[in-house]
Amino acid sequence: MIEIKDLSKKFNNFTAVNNIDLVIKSGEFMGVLGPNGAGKTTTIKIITGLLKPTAGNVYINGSLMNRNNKEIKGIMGIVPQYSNLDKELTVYENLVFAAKLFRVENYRNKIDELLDFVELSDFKDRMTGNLSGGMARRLTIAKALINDPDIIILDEPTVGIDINGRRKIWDILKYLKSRNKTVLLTTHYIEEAEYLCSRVCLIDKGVIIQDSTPENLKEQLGAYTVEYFDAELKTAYKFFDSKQKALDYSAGIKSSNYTVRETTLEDVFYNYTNRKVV
Ligand SMILES: Nc1ncnc2c1ncn2[C@@H]1O[C@H](COP(=O)(O)OP(=O)(O)OP(=O)(O)O)[C@@H](O)[C@H]1O
Repeated sequence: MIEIKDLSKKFNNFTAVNNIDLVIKSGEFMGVLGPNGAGKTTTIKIITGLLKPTAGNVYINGSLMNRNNKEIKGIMGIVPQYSNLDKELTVYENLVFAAKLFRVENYRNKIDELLDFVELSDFKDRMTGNLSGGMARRLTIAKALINDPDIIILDEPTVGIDINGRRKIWDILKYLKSRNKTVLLTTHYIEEAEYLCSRVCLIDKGVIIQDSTPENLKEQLGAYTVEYFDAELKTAYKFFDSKQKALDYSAGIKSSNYTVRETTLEDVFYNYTNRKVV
């Protein structure tokens, strides 16, 4: 379990994270969704002990997180936004290095299993610097899983990866979800949060705006959306709890420029912030 209590981070006078409270229960798959600069990476860095908060605390399984808490680090797998791989080593050597760091027993079997899992067995002798972006990210995930952690934290795991690569990573993450791992990921991809997360926390300007299941967040707003051009030719949105009500409303719109569709998390985010996530 991850407990974030009254967490704030200031950089000089700028508040990047503003009094965040959040609990991620064991086995939960939590997505922190927000646009660039929302404070996602700063929060992750504090949770993983890379950055000291200005105020507040993070507890992992009830134990206070800090840079030197090796016990906690042993149960967490971290996939940072920027590569933590050694480009001068092969794929296999990177994993051996990580396995030795965590004193993993029988590590050759474990590495073979992980390479198979992230579909890199055929590339195990390739220099890491020559991998594609998607492959490198999958290797970073394998590295984070080397000590079979209960808690996995990923900062924008699919940013900059093409759609095929993204789907492969989603499959990996879905599998972790099915094994009841506690997963916390940040993303600014709506479909990623919708597809993977059992709970989503919307964050903007360092503040949590909403936190619930994707279904609840959409239902609270209205499961159906009418998107149309208003009299000033600006895009407007109306939300309804049934498709029929949305269709009835759209029948009264004078312009032919409208759509009736299911509400998305993007609508939820936009409704609370007046800004789009991407
Ligand atoms: N070391 C730092 N010094 C000053 N400001 C910082 C520092 N690190 C982050 N910030 C600022 O804090 C805010 C939050 O940054 P953060 O990287 O946490 O956002 P993010 O939600 O992860 O965005 P992105 O998706 O772009 O990574 C931004 O305005 C950023 O410029």
